[in-house]
Amino acid sequence: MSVVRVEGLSKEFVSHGATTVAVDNLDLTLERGEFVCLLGPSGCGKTTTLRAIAGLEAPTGGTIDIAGQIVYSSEAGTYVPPERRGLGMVFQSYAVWPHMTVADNVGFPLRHGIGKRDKARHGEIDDRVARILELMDCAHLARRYPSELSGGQQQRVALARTLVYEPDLLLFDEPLSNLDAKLRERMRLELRELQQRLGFAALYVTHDREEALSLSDRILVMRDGVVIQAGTPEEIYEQPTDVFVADFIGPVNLLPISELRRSSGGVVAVTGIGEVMCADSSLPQLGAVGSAGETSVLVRPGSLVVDTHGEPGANCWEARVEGMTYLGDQVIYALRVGRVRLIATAPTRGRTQGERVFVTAQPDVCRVVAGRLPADRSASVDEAATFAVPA
Ligand SMILES: Nc1ncnc2c1ncn2[C@@H]1O[C@H](COP(=O)(O)OP(=O)(O)OP(=O)(O)O)[C@@H](O)[C@H]1O
Repeated sequence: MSVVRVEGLSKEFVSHGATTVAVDNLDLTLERGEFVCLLGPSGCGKTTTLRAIAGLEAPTGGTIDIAGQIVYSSEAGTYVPPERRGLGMVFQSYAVWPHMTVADNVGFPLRHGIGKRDKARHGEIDDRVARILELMDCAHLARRYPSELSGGQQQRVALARTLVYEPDLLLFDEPLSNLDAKLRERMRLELRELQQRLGFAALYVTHDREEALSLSDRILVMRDGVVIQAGTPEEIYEQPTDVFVADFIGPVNLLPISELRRSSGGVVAVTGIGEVMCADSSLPQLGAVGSAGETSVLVRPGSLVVDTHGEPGANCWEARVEGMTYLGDQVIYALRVGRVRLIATAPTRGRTQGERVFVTAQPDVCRVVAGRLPADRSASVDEAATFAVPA
């Protein structure tokens, strides 16, 4: 049985006479012990979906089932309040109570019977609070007040306060976004470890692709209130079905295609840098080959090989190094192939500014995807390729 089953969820907001469709007939499931991220740009409906599952937002249609119990149904008029849905929620703002010590904050749900369990007995509360603080590496902070804690420690306390009543389902709304980059990375690892150890199911809202890639068993990419692609991190990164997902999930070169034709072992796409041989595996979602239509070739910057030797043709192009950015563990090269700019990454700084090089892409790293990015996302109007450089 799924921990969460959402069918046909819709939410419209009406404000100042205008209607916004925040969630549009959305389906999702979350299995026991699974970590699923809702990933998408600002305003795509992630938080509204999460809040509707939590019971904090009244949907306009659909059904929500949590652990086999219908907690919302527009048809049957069912609505179960948040505190009776047996779930925990962790927000971006830590929302720990400033007038209570860490131990009192964490014990609060047990004293008040929050979650699916009845109120805990007195002696039991202290034991469980001590245990969870130990687990979260916060035992030494038990007597402190939130004002005496760092941001990361406050977020740990907020998480401990939710975990203390052992929910089977935890909802997270960008819980790490107030932390600095280093701490965020550490907390990410800790959270995933904790989730795997305790076995709760997690639905996690983020617009941070790295967070989604590193935390998830499955990622649901959202746009305009709908899920446009669902899959494992590898599937989303390596086999995006359209340019929006490809661009959102990572740095990318996208070359608009003017002509597509079959060849042995794949398809040949004619683009601004010339012919690109693409692996056959990229074909199924495209339908009939023949009309290039609104399609692009996708090549990740890390899949391009930059060398001083090469033989133009067969997925090898002569290029000039236009710029480079040193990032410590990698170098980003901006390469010019005719009127097109490509981005390539390499582990070390081997090339120099202005150098003539050869850039190669094996057919199996070139995919044909649906769509084109808008012209204003191009490096400049006369360039065929669009690209995104890692933040
Ligand atoms: N209370 C509200 N009244 C009117 N419109 C709202 C309300 N809450 C959300 N919206 C609109 O619904 C859409 C979805 O909002 P939502 O907060 O779910 O997006 P999101 O993907 O979580 O964005 P973010 O990453 O910025 O938090 C947006 O267009 C937003 O402006």
